[in-house]
Amino acid sequence: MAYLKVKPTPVTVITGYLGAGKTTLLNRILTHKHGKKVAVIVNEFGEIGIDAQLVIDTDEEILEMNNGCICCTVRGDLIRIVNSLMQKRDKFDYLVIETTGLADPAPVIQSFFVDEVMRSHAELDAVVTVVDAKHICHHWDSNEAQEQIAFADVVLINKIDLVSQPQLQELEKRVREINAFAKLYHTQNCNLNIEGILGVKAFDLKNALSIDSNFLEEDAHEHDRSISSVAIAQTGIVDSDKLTNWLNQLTQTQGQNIFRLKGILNVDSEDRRFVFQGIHMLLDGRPGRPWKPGESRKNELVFIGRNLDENQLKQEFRNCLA
Ligand SMILES: Nc1nc2c(ncn2[C@@H]2O[C@H](COP(=O)(O)OP(=O)(O)OP(=O)(O)O)[C@@H](O)[C@H]2O)c(=O)[nH]1
Repeated sequence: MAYLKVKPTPVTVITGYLGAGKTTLLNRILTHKHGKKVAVIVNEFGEIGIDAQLVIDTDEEILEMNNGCICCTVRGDLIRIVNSLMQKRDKFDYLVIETTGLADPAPVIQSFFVDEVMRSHAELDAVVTVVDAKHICHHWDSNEAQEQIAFADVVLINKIDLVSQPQLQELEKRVREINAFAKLYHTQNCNLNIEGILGVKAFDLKNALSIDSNFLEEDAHEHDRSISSVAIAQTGIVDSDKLTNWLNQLTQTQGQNIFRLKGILNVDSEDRRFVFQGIHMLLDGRPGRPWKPGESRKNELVFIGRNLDENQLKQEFRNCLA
């Protein structure tokens, strides 16, 4: 199909390590009255798409990519999805891509320059990186975490409620050592003026090339193979006391290795879905939207971390069923 000759669509790429606040930022973008019709691509590392379910209900076009990391196996998918979106240009005028917490942003940025359709119909507006002020200290040795900051045009140092002022200053210094030029904001729950990140025309190819002069030619990068994900999907009613005990015990004993856990559960047959989130030892659970009539009340959990024991996690979850 022929493409209309129109202005390229601006694209914001949201990156940031696991649990930093990318979906929180995405929800802010989607609820803000900026007058733009936004299409969204959400990419997750686990095989169950929890993120897309946590994005608030909107009329916007939301596309999921769950089969791997956006920067590797599914980069072809990204190009295909963007290409097909470009044929529905009247439906949206802005595109936001949320990458997995384990994505190296370079290959994602690359796609906007190596693919013909993406190059002529989409324009990278900014790479926005969310940094978890509390937990980034556990991940400084991760290439992905560092590259996400290095390639950022805008950095949100988020979760400032969880650190002290001196810790924040120290962190800002560290971020500045990696990226001296990005615009930097301190945020709680990614609360900032959305105009500061959308339509800012901050992306600069010269900057990307100065970080890595080969980046337009490089192929997929190496992931840390000790990091994996475990997905659990199971019907049944979860007993809230057993669940609380299990999660507390799990995060106390394995919190170092569990980078991220999230789930949507059918707890105590409540009318609303129970949504929980974990990052290392920090756990948060709350009721989400009501189950829809006829909706299958499936429990879905995803763990991402180092040296995860899939069988043990599955068995321990089954023990939490009523
Ligand atoms: N205390 C605190 N919690 C926050 C803040 N921002 C986000 N959170 C919480 O952190 C958890 C993770 O937030 P998400 O927005 O899902 O993070 P994410 O980067 O999308 O996570 P992944 O996609 O799994 O990598 C959620 O429980 C949020 O409510 C903040 O500024 N302070």
